Amino acid sequence: MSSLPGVSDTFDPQRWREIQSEDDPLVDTTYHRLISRGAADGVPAGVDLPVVRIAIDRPEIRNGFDPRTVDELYRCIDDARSTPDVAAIILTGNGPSPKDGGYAFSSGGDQRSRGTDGYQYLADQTPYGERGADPAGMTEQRRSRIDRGRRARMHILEVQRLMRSTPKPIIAAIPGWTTGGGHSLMVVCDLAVASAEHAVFKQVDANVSSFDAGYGAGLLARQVGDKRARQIFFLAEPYTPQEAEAWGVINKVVPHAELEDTAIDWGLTVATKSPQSIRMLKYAFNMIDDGIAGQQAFAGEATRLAYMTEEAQEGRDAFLQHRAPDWSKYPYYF
Ligand SMILES: CC(C)(COP(=O)(O)OP(=O)(O)OC[C@H]1O[C@@H](n2cnc3c(N)ncnc32)[C@H](O)[C@@H]1OP(=O)(O)O)[C@@H](O)C(=O)NCCC(=O)NCCSC(=O)c1cc(O)c2ccccc2c1O
Repeated sequence: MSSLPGVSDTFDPQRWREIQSEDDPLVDTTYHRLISRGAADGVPAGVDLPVVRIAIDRPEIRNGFDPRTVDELYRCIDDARSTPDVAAIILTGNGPSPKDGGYAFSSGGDQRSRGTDGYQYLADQTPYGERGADPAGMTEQRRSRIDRGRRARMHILEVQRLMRSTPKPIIAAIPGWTTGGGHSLMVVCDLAVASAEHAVFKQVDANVSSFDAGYGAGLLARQVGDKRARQIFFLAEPYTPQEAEAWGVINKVVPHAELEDTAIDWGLTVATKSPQSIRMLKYAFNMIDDGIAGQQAFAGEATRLAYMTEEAQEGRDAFLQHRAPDWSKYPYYF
């Protein structure tokens, strides 16, 4: 947890309200909804604005994530995805570290929780979904059965897929180190802005005998080109935010103090656009890399649009009225 009262030195507490679940409080992450400052935002002070901020809150280990952190990221992103008046999501890392002042977006998987076949919940962590189920009251037999399945999580990949299928832009605000699985999370974000003073990028997967050979490598190659992606993974050398911008890994480098304001501005700008256009565009951008799953997401939205036509309503009504559909009003466009 950050030692700062405002969770992060780039976080303006006047602009956010905390979203917490009383039943299941967040431990490793923070989740906030943007609120109006009043005149500056054009609506009365305190009114919700259409942007949320989700942050990994483990700055003392450069915002590395363990299975509990991943559960929480999934919950927060899913909540933002399914909140109808949220247009954009900021993903970031809180900091600086109370231990040594270091900044991080995320250093990837917490290597202390890495077992022999995946990432493990620590002994004092109850997997999400089992909280409130009185784990102490479980029989030993049931507990060991659950534990076996929980022993080897790789579910940051589920978070990546959720990020891809969330029909709202996800903006990475990168205050510092971005390595390993944190680097891959940034790659999956739709937009990225980084701190000129503190951001450092390094794809360390191969240093620790790991490899995100999915989006982490494949999508990176689409973003920066094949040779550059191989360089980033094979050499695992740190690169600067300026290089990241020039190579197309991120969109913009800004002074550290402007990091979150820039991300907020982008989120609010997205919110001025047609929700339908943003949905269709995100899925269109994803489609070529996401195979039939990408086609399905785009096609689902096309079906939603089709349902809005009289022609589709005629199909439904004819079925419900036990009659043949009358397509005569609907031309065969070409
Ligand atoms: C990120 C660093 C380059 C920062 O270096 P710096 O010198 O600034 O800081 P320190 O090294 O001193 O770190 C401070 C403090 O934090 C601890 N720490 C940092 N990162 C982690 C981490 N990931 N896990 C655990 N602990 C971490 C560090 O030990 C220090 O603690 P002290 O107690 O000693 O003070 C540098 O820290 C660094 O290189 N970190 C490790 C990066 C790393 O190896 N990441 C994991 C890559 S693999 C991965 O992320 C991954 C996860 C998945 O779930 C996958 C799933 C499916 C496919 C692939 C996956 C995948 O690749």
